[in-house]
Amino acid sequence: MLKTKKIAFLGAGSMAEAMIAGIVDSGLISPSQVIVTNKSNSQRLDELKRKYGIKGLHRNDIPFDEMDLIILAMKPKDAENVLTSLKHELNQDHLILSVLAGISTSFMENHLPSGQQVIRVMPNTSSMIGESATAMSPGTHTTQNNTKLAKELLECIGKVFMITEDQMDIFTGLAGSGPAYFYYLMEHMEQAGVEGSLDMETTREIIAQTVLGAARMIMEQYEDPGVLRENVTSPNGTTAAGLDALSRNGGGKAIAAAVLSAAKRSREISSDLEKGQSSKLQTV
Ligand SMILES: NC(=O)C1=CN([C@@H]2O[C@H](COP(=O)(O)OP(=O)(O)OC[C@H]3O[C@@H](n4cnc5c(N)ncnc54)[C@H](OP(=O)(O)O)[C@@H]3O)[C@@H](O)[C@H]2O)C=CC1
Ligand SMILES: O=C(O)[C@@H]1CCC=N1
Repeated sequence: MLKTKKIAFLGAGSMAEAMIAGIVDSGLISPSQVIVTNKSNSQRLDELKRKYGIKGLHRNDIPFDEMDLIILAMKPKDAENVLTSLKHELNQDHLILSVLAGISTSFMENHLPSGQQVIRVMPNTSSMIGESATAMSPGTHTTQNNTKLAKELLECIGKVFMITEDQMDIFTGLAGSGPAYFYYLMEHMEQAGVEGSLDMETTREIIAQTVLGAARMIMEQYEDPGVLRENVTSPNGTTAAGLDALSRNGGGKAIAAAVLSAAKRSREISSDLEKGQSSKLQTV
């Protein structure tokens, strides 16, 4: 289904680039089928053109009538303006995908022409290497065919989870923001490795391999993480000492709080937007 489809990204930041890289790399879509635009940074468009062979165009030069999918990838604070500006460019065949945190399908539907097909999507930056955990949740008017089309596209960037929209906030806390928690953990592990006399490069490789191995054990052994943790932990051994330090320092609680706080922030963004308080979202 994707072979002939034309895609426009509105927004050319880190998330758009990660998706573009994954999509182009999948080979299922030719770079010539992808257009990207942004607000004003033309150097950035040149960079994406050069790296991925896609087209970078000024917003006013996008041939909307030739586009099939339009992917919103700007910040939530810019959503309302962009949706309003799109109103006169769209027809009923356009499928709108939004990757914006906290922007509900009803918010999009209310700002777009009546009956517009929209899908709320939450990818993460591992899209760049085809390893995103991506959620999707279609709006009221989206056809099954278009839901299938969007899923096919999103499968180019990793695994896709079809969830209900009320699960989007917690999904965002887990997977949209999730890579950052692991990078944070890895930054701290790196520090400790270097303090323990390993060089930075070796430490980084050791940590990445350890994280990759742990993730693959969960995916390939279908085992409960608690059981896998116990398998590592000898009574009174090194792991017990490490886990004890984690627990004494609030490690478990901190991790759960990170996920829940991110989910709460996603809900807050939605509610500020619903109340017409985009101004509260200055930097988001
Ligand atoms: N980063 C992540 O890990 C994830 C991000 N998201 C969501 O993706 C969205 C983008 O995030 P991210 O890529 O990090 O943000 P960035 O700040 O990196 O990029 C934002 C982009 O939006 C562009 N933009 C601003 N206004 C407009 C407009 N009116 N029309 C077209 N483009 C516009 C900016 O252009 P210019 O530079 O010219 O101002 C810039 O290219 C957010 O809504 C976020 O919630 C979702 C999942 C994960
Ligand atoms: O930090 C954010 O708001 C975005 C959404 C998920 C990941 N990054």
